[in-house]
Amino acid sequence: MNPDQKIIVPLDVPDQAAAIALVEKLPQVSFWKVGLELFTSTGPKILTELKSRQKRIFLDLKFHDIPNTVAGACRAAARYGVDLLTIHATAGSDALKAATEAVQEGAAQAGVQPPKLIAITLLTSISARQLAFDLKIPLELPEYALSMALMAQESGLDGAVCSPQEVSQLRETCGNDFLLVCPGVRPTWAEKGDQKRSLTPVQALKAGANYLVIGRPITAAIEPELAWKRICEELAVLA
Ligand SMILES: O=c1ccn([C@@H]2O[C@H](COP(=O)(O)O)[C@@H](O)[C@H]2O)c(=O)[nH]1
Repeated sequence: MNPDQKIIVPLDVPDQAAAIALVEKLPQVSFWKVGLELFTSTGPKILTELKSRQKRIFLDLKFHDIPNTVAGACRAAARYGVDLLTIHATAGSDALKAATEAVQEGAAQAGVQPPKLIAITLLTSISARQLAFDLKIPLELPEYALSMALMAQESGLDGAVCSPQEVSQLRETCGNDFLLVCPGVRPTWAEKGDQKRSLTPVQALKAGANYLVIGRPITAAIEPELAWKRICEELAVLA
């Protein structure tokens, strides 16, 4: 797979018109992420629109609830035939196991391929200091992220979302078949914004990420096409 096929661009925009405008501005992008803002605004019709353009879809709704409720949400989401779907690892192992079964059921009901179900280990906007002082987690951050990934793996999930700073450790421990998706990726020339644990695209792929989620460095650029091209050129060293 070409390195540029490993970039997922989030459609963090308020409505369908803005989403389609971005998709049309970046025809080279094959994998788009639909998250909380856009899905809450448009509902599933944005998924239909992306599918009609043969795009791959990461539905990043980050489910977090009791097992019965996340199972219902995962069953419904799987019926859309999306490629990737998220749940928070902190929902716990019972919820993760219920979600794993539910995506299979939903996909079978709709006659589509089940999505890869991946667990958020620790949001990339959380620093080590916030983990300790806001969330009161008494573990070192890398140890905490790894323990969430291992719980997800033991619960039957396909992979995890982690920061690029933890990806090499997760890759080493969870093995090559475990999908690792990294947001919080920043080229040297981009603003970090609210991301606290970032690395560059080249560093993140070298460290073992399967996919990179890169949003504002591309989508908030004055010329998104040029930002995309610049990142692809940087990644060409890995081809
Ligand atoms: O831990 C996480 C999980 C998900 N995200 C999502 O990724 C993108 C990142 O966008 P940028 O503009 O590149 O910061 C965004 O949609 C988040 O919801 C994350 O950042 N961290």
